[in-house]
Amino acid sequence: MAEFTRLQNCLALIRLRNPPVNAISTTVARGIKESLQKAITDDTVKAIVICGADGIFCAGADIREFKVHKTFDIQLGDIVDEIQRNKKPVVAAIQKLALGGGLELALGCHYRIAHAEAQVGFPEVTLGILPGARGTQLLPRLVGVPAALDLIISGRHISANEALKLGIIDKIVNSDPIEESIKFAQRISGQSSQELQMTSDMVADKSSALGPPKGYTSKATIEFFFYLTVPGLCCGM
Ligand SMILES: CC(C)(COP(=O)(O)OP(=O)(O)OC[C@H]1O[C@@H](n2cnc3c(N)ncnc32)[C@H](O)[C@@H]1OP(=O)(O)O)[C@@H](O)C(=O)NCCC(=O)NCCSC(=O)C[C@@H](O)CCCCCCCCCCCCC(=O)O
Repeated sequence: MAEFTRLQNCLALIRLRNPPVNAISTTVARGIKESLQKAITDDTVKAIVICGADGIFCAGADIREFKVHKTFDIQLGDIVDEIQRNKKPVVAAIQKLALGGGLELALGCHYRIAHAEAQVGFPEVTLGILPGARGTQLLPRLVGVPAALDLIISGRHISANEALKLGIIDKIVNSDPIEESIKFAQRISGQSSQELQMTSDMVADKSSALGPPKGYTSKATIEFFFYLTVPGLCCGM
């Protein structure tokens, strides 16, 4: 599930909870969507923080559900889009891990604050899939195509420090990233909504200058990844 808490000082906190690694199941995805709706429609909420329970942000989509469902009635990519479009700033507070869909969720946020010992990555390739919730579009927009391809194709986890250098993370802290994110969200929510609206529009304009997100559903991209990752398909093995 995802817990919604209305904090003091015009903030809302959305906390992912699905032990042991807060993986995004359909229930968690629904919880995030409903919590976002609450935060967006509450005029007294000026900024939102997303975090995970029990000291871990999120290890990605709940792979236990891959065995049960072939299709899903809720799309993580749509939630990522909704966060990005949101005029209220959203901050991801990353503890321990942001992997796969967890990193995609964080990339949809406007800011990412991570603990110094956190790790991020796109391990999807090791499962024979690709980051299917906007990661293939959002990561290259932040770090450039070569670095994004390296991370997506290798599936390696990188340290918060490397992620900071690449531009995936905005700030590293040695203290509690949730507390730091709340303080940060509080600071930026003090700006007038007109300033926030202008900034948000400018960022949207800038990213649209990078071109349309063709890869969202590109069949060729999906086939390429399956070719690379499914045993027996690549190199005639
Ligand atoms: C996380 C690890 C690094 C931890 O390693 P460690 O050595 O510390 O511990 P263990 O390996 O023993 O793991 C502990 C415990 O946790 C369980 N677990 C780990 N990861 C997951 C997971 N992702 N889901 C469920 N459970 C997980 C593990 O089984 C152990 O449990 P136990 O009971 O045995 O104690 C390490 O475990 C690791 O590397 N895990 C894999 C991480 C990973 O591969 N993540 C990527 C997942 S794929 C993904 O995220 C795809 C995305 O791009 C989104 C694509 C969208 C489709 C998703 C559909 C799912 C439904 C959600 C609704 C949205 C629908 C939609 O958008 O279409």
